[in-house]
Amino acid sequence: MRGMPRTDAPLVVLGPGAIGGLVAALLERAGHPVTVVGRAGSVAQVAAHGIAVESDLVGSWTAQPAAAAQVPHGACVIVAVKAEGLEAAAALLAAAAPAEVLSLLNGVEHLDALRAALPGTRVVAGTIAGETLRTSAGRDGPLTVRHRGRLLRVVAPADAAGLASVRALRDTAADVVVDGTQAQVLWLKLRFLAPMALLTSRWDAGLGEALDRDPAGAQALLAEVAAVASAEGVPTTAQDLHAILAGLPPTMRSSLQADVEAGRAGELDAIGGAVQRRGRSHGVATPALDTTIAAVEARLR
Ligand SMILES: NC(=O)C1=CN([C@@H]2O[C@H](COP(=O)(O)OP(=O)(O)OC[C@H]3O[C@@H](n4cnc5c(N)ncnc54)[C@H](OP(=O)(O)O)[C@@H]3O)[C@@H](O)[C@H]2O)C=CC1
Ligand SMILES: CC(C)(CO)C(=O)C(=O)O
Repeated sequence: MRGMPRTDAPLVVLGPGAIGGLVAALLERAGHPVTVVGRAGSVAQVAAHGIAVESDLVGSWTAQPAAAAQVPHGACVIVAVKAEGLEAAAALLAAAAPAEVLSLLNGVEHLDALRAALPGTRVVAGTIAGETLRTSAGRDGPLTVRHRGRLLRVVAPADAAGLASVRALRDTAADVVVDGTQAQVLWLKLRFLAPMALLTSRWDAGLGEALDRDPAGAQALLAEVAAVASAEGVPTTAQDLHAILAGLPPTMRSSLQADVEAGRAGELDAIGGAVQRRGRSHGVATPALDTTIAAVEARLR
């Protein structure tokens, strides 16, 4: 029945990019039959050559999941597209009447968009942390995914413990934490991801250097993001965020930065714009955030 995942429902990863490819390969390696669904080029590539993962944490291997252009009816779906692919993903999902959906996108606004497209379906937003890039140069070999560093954590809300996708992810090498409310899960990630992604993109540098380029500006940005996160129900100070960022590898880079470097806005709006909009709705002024976003936009001109 819709909304009540059956244990035999197909497990699908929608969007075999960096994160989707890694997640699909991890699931397959853990013994879960998985199908990746995506656009024609990636689907054909995975069907022909599989997904090759190179991970500092879990090693290198090639997975051979099934690949399809449509989501099978009644599937349990993990969504790993970027914000710009969300509308197309929602349309594919709506046609499939999925049993359950777990989205792993960064940002916060994708959840409402997916829920609006899928009335009656259980849609939950988790988060994933782990520096990952799709590195395949062409389509003649496997879709290749590079996972850098030791961080690989999936977080899902406490009430999502029973989702088939969450249970399957728990069998993988990822550290899976199931705790907190929906809002907490999203904001515990976005509160550090937003400054991390924006500063690395602004300065085109690893996290350590990005924090040092304009310490006063970075401090002001952290204070504003902390104020918005607090208003969203996750009490946070600039010091908290500084401590979280200081605990990440100074060489760490972000997926937004990779897009900006390639001349694409990527998820600038889904990450920075979302914090601006939530700030405005709470009456939190965000001048440092506005300046940082404008500086990233200037890099794109
Ligand atoms: N990369 C990282 O280190 C991390 C990323 N995230 C988040 O995970 C999410 C995915 O990011 P990432 O894996 O890096 O992104 P990628 O760009 O590597 O992959 C995105 C995937 O979405 C698909 N897609 C894009 N547009 C469409 C569309 N219109 N219709 C169908 N599919 C589409 C792409 O298709 P195609 O294969 O055809 O290109 C690709 O498979 C983002 O929200 C990101 O912020 C979270 C943690 C870490
Ligand atoms: C910063 C990082 C790698 C943490 O997972 C991330 O989420 C991203 O780059 O989008």
